[in-house]
Amino acid sequence: MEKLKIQGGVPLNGTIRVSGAKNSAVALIPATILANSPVTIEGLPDISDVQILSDLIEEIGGQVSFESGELTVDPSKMVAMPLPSGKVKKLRASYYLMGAMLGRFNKAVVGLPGGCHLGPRPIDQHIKGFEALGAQVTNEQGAIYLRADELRGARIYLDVVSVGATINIMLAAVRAKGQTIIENAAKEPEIIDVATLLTNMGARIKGAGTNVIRIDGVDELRGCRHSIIPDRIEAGTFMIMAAGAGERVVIDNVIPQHIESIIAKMREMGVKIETSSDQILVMGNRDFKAVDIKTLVYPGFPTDLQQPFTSLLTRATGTSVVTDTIYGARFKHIDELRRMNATIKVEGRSAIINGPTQLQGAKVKASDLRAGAALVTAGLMAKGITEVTGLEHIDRGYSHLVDKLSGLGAVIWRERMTDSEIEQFQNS
Ligand SMILES: CC(=O)N[C@H]1[C@@H](OP(=O)(O)OP(=O)(O)OC[C@H]2O[C@@H](n3ccc(=O)[nH]c3=O)[C@H](O)[C@@H]2O)O[C@H](CO)[C@@H](O)[C@@H]1O
Ligand SMILES: C=C(OP(=O)(O)O)C(=O)O
Repeated sequence: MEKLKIQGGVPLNGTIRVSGAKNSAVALIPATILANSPVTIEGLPDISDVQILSDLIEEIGGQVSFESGELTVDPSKMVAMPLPSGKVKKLRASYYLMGAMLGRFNKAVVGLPGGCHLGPRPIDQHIKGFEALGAQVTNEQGAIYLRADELRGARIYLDVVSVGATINIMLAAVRAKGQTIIENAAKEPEIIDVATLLTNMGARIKGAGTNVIRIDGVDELRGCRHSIIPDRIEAGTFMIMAAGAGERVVIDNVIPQHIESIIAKMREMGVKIETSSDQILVMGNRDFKAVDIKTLVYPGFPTDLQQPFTSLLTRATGTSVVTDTIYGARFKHIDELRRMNATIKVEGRSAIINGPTQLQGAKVKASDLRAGAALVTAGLMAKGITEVTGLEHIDRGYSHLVDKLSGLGAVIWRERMTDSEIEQFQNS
């Protein structure tokens, strides 16, 4: 088991490259199940979520090769193997195996998913969609059992705007008989990316990226090659780190339109930012204004950047209020930031941050993926050494983070934990 150590206060300079989007990757990989010949996805991030999903694809008979970010899946010999437990529990996105296996085999058994603990993460809208398409769905001892004689297109109105439900219903509907209409669909770029892959495989999908998606079912989907979109959340994380601890940092391989809400918020704080077609230059300064943030569905401010942004706001002058309307309990990083001297309190769905504060290095624990990003951000801005444990969360979503930040001049390294540190970590 390892921990991360950061010597804070070293200014970041240079260029950092963004990897392929985690939240696309975790849906694109299950989508390969629907094809009848090999699918290649280029530019996948080297993260544990990708590794685990590749292993799950192998468990159901897919032939997988993964080299230099390029994953090829030959789905032709796959079977509807039940996956009631084991690796499916390690990540939230294993729920996409439900839609994809249902779409290909008309049946699936998938254990209830894991992933970051952000409070309740219901999947009732996914199930509502599968049932509308004709599946019988039961929950037996922690696994979801799905079975349909035949999937038939349907009109499905989502009661809550859900990225996961929108993608899962698309996966199940692309081979259903007739037309499916998803109303009140989510509009995230990752949904467009999945729709692009499915369309290249031969699916007929219109409206991805709007709140009404129309899918005309087809009999068969074929293999193809697809290039993943850049990770807007990783890009936003690097922008936050650059603003808080950088001088001149260029973030490369970005689609600036995907992170307009972050660019606008940072400019409101007084951060200087320049954008080009696929790069963003962030010029850090030490004089920020406090701002309020409310997380919203896309194109609003993403919940996934709320936690690292909170770290940055400790440096702003005045009171900032961060409200998470998507996951109202996504505040496990706050206690850890307090250990580093931050003045923050949580009231309901909001964190109230008073600044500016000079953060101090401390021993802290990442409780989830973006809490980890928040603590690394804080460590880069802090005086002295910060030690971050819980790296398995960070490794779920950030590809080669230490190498990438070292490339900007950060003093950051991984170190093996001693037995007593591991014991302490496990008991905490
Ligand atoms: C809209 C939004 O910001 N979605 C984010 C959410 O996606 P994630 O896929 O986890 O969540 P959804 O977009 O599916 O859910 C959005 C909201 O709807 C609720 N819900 C969802 C499904 C369902 O069946 N029933 C239900 O009530 C969720 O609890 C949540 O409050 O977290 C991901 C990981 O942090 C982010 O990448 C997504 O951008
Ligand atoms: C919480 C996240 O991931 P997951 O939904 O896969 O747990 C995230 O990407 O911020």
